[in-house]
Amino acid sequence: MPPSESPGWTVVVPVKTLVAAKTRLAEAAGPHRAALAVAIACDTVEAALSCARVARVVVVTGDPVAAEALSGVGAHLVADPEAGLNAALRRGAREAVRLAPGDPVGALQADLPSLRPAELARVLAAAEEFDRSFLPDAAEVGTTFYGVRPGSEFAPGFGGQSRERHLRRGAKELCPEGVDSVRRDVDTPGDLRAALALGAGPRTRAVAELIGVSDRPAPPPWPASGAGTP
Ligand SMILES: Nc1nc2c(ncn2[C@@H]2O[C@H](COP(=O)(O)OP(=O)(O)OP(=O)(O)O)[C@@H](O)[C@H]2O)c(=O)[nH]1
Ligand SMILES: C=C(OP(=O)(O)O)C(=O)O
Repeated sequence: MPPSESPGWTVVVPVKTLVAAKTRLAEAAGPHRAALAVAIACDTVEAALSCARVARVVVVTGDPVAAEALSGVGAHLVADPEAGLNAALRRGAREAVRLAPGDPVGALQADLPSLRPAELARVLAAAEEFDRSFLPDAAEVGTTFYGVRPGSEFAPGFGGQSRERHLRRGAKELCPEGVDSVRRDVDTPGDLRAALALGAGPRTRAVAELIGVSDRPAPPPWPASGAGTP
């Protein structure tokens, strides 16, 4: 189906309360951890909104600072029911159906700062072929996208080893070519370096520079050869 005739997806993005967000980046980000979480989420949402197959982005969050920043990039905000990630996503999906009952609904992780709109469009086009489908993360352990066609039950199973959980529940695993940016989630400093190497959004690049993380490999935790020896 050409993009002009394709359905407009509602993409639901969950954003955790900032004090609890991105704990695996705490050491690397120091006092800038919340700013990094907001930057990554804003770059993700901005790219999703630029995707030709996306009609709207619904962000579910209970955090006022994140809510203000994300509404500034164009997201529709919904309050977090504070019952965990999948409950937040189901809440967002109910809002999606209220806003646009005939449109497909997808859950997209908030930590994809290298997201390319054209690559997301490829994933959504593939998802349009199945009632329920998902995209595994770069590590092939978790999930970065889960989507349903209109009328299909939205039953996300994110958290931990969610690739296996989604497979077990019968969702179709998507494997389109050329979608690295949709799979490149950022949980650790190594993930952040990999995202910067792929080409992260401007807000993420700015905070990464502030905290001294670049796309180059981390220096070894011991002195370089010859340095520090008598
Ligand atoms: N709205 C909402 N989003 C959540 C919740 N729990 C997790 N998320 C989001 O779900 C995605 C995956 O979350 P996690 O990996 O658990 O948390 P994280 O903040 O990315 O990283 P860590 O603290 O290092 O685990 C991120 O986009 C989070 O913002 C929740 O209870 N409510
Ligand atoms: C919650 C998940 O992701 P992560 O913990 O890697 O952010 C997941 O992949 O289901």
